[in-house]
Amino acid sequence: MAHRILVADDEPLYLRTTGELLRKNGYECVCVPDANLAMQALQREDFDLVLSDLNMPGNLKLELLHDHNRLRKHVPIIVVTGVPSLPTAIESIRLGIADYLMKPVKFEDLLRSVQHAIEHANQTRKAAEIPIRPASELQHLFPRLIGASAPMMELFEIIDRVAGTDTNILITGESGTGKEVVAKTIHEHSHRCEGSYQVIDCTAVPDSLFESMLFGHKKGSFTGAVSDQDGLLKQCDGGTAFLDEIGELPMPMQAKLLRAVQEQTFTPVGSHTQVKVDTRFICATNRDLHAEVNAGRFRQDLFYRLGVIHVELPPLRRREDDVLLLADHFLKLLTKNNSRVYGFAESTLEVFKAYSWPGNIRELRNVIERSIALSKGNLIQPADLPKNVQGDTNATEPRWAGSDIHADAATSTPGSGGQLPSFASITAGVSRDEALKAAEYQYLVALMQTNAGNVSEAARQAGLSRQGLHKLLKTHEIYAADFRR
Ligand SMILES: Nc1ncnc2c1ncn2[C@@H]1O[C@H](COP(=O)(O)OP(=O)(O)OP(=O)(O)O)[C@@H](O)[C@H]1O
Repeated sequence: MAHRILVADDEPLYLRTTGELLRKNGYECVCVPDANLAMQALQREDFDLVLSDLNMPGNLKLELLHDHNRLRKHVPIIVVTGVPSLPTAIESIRLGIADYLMKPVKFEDLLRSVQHAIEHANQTRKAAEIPIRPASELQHLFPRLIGASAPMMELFEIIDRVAGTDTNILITGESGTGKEVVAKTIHEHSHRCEGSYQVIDCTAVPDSLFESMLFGHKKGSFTGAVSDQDGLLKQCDGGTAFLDEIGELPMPMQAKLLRAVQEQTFTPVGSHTQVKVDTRFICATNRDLHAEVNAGRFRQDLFYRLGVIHVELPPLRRREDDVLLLADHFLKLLTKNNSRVYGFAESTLEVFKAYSWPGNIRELRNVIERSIALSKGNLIQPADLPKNVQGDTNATEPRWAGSDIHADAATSTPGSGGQLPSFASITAGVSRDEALKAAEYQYLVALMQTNAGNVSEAARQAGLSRQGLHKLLKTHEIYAADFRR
């Protein structure tokens, strides 16, 4: 079904030509010459977008924007003005407009802005309707991507939707947010999954070799070209090319890439014959490509070609408790080969939640790897973390690795209250030995807490000899002194 656009402008020629051009591009348009008629149309009918002039009858105080904001906030509005002014621009942005364009505006720029605004509004609408999916389903469908926060649910939905298309995708996000993993996941979920997936790191290849690496070369075309060589694009014919750090691509290469992306053809270095391929392009950058375009460092046409769909990855600090899921995931992954560390102290998890993770998931993984190596006990303590990550909490309550075991029992008092700790959250994901070991550790921590580190009292309560308890504490590397108040 065609998207519906309301165009409001008091310049008859502009109104007519814009309406005609939008219709030619598959949109349905209603064109009105003033703000009052625009408001009436908005109340009467459904639209996907409003394209509005600022200086027109009935809109001297931006009434249309205010009323639209009150009644139809979910419909994006693009302002196109012939009389730009800073105060109205600021006020328009404050009122949440999708874009602010100045006349004369090139129709292709207008069209791009319209497409973007409608796509973005659709994504926002869909995100609001996104259901929470069960963890087991997510683990099965997205084994590389750990996360259960709302931004991750939205990302899973987007991957589901875009993977089936052949549209080029631009993935942006801070360093370490998972752009490369997401690109690989999209490839694996697409009909191209049997085809090759090639990663091209635009920062790693010298400018002089870029063309040959991407498009290949003929023997003798330059010193060192001792034989014909296919480039990476040829290798991923039928598959996906992932161009990482696309913002770093030198200008001359941008022009060549544009042709390859647009026409799916290229000419190897030293050849006169065009090669045709069928390749999907996924690109990633942690730069603001829009700003790069404005600064003249990145071609606008390439930007629009590559970013037909834009996927923005959230930084870890905005992903709620995902930091804990990821910490558990990395701990399990990195202790697979029998490390004695099998959990985090509760206070360490508090530190994880409080820290802002500027290096995102990569930093989290590195921190955990380092802490496993440095930890003296079975649980990673705040003191095992790098100084910049450490908080000031120093409690020793355990919280178990993975979602397998959660040590709520540390606050219960085995023996004294007759209540055994609840290990309800132990799953079949761990072996019996691991579960028993974890339970024993948990019991001992609770026992030492209750008895404030007094081993004789604790042994009496547990029905053990003093030596027997000492031996057990030593096995688990639990130090009585840590519990003395
Ligand atoms: N959702 C996730 N679940 C599990 N691991 C993840 C997730 N996202 C990223 N990772 C891991 O975090 C690390 C960084 O991810 P990746 O290299 O994809 O980030 P990036 O955004 O491409 O970084 P850069 O911009 O620096 O290239 C990798 O080890 C990756 O496996």
